[in-house]
Amino acid sequence: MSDFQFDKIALIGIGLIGSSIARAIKLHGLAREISISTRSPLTLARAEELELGTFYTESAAECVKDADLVIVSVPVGASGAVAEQIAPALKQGAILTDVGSTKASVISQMQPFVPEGVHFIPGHPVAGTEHSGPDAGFADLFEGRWCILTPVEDTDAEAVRKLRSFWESLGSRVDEMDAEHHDKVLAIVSHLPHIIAYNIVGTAEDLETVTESEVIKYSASGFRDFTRLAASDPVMWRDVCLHNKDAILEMLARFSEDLAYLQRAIRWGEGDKLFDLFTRTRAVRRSIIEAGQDIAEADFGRHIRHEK
Ligand SMILES: NC(=O)C1=CN([C@@H]2O[C@H](COP(=O)(O)OP(=O)(O)OC[C@H]3O[C@@H](n4cnc5c(N)ncnc54)[C@H](O)[C@@H]3O)[C@@H](O)[C@H]2O)C=CC1
Ligand SMILES: O=C(O)C(=O)Cc1ccc(O)cc1
Repeated sequence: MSDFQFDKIALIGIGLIGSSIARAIKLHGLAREISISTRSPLTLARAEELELGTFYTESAAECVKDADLVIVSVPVGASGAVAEQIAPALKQGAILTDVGSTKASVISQMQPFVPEGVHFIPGHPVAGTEHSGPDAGFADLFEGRWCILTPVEDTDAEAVRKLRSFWESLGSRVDEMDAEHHDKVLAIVSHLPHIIAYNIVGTAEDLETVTESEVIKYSASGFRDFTRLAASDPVMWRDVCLHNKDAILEMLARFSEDLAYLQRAIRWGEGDKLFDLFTRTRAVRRSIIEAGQDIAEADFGRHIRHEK
């Protein structure tokens, strides 16, 4: 019996998330073989230069052959096409998972292609940065972070246990919930913040033609924080918006209502309303820190180390 959790792990997509998983698998010695495939030959060549795996191929189907765990780490809009390519080559009893930021859409894209006898368990490590590509990954990305699994009905409990324990070996805490709930929660805590950042930076960029270079010159730390999020990968975030449309639109409607309330309070000089809101929001930050979930400092360290 080997000590490896899995004999062979196949990684489809080797960008920030796929390459971080590869590095963590190697660091913790979780698989004997790491087989890697990605669409772009240049990215694949880079993965090989970085020695992220043991086998490299442009063919997703060849990559998953004999793999006990297959992890799809591509933009969510590409999940269906990848599932279709790999389906005939998946080994009986294999676990198939993904890391996509939206879950209901990934399930509806991938599930139809999953063969009988393959355990499909969608997942989402809630950990990342604004960088992308194989050079951007790092082995401790998942440490202390949540990974959410959204198993569909009647999923084999032993397969879920194995996948849980894989993410725990990468340092993650694991939660399970249904895909619709995941998509609503993530719409407010992750998708909206990115959309707001894209919007405010876009507005500032439009204004810059009026104010010349003052936006850059005087950009205070608040604005700089937004530019970090707004530097995230355009393909990935285009896909998140298109594939979590309903939940995002629902949260945006609520957000716009609350913004109108704030706008009105400012217009009418209602300082008490502003003070009450700002006091409530400060309490949210404090409770996050008290719950021990504030990883801002750790993140800051990671960003410094991985800043390009
Ligand atoms: N970036 C982040 O902070 C996080 C991203 N995610 C999710 O992880 C997934 C991957 O994101 P990243 O690693 O950040 O992206 P990335 O842009 O760094 O890497 C994407 C990889 O997918 C490959 N790819 C792109 N289109 C493809 C296609 N049609 N077929 C096959 N391969 C294709 C690329 O060649 C690349 O290897 C996305 O679904 C994203 O929503 C989840 C958590 C955090
Ligand atoms: O860079 C950041 O602050 C992030 O929020 C990273 C991130 C992006 C997408 C996810 O689905 C999860 C985490």
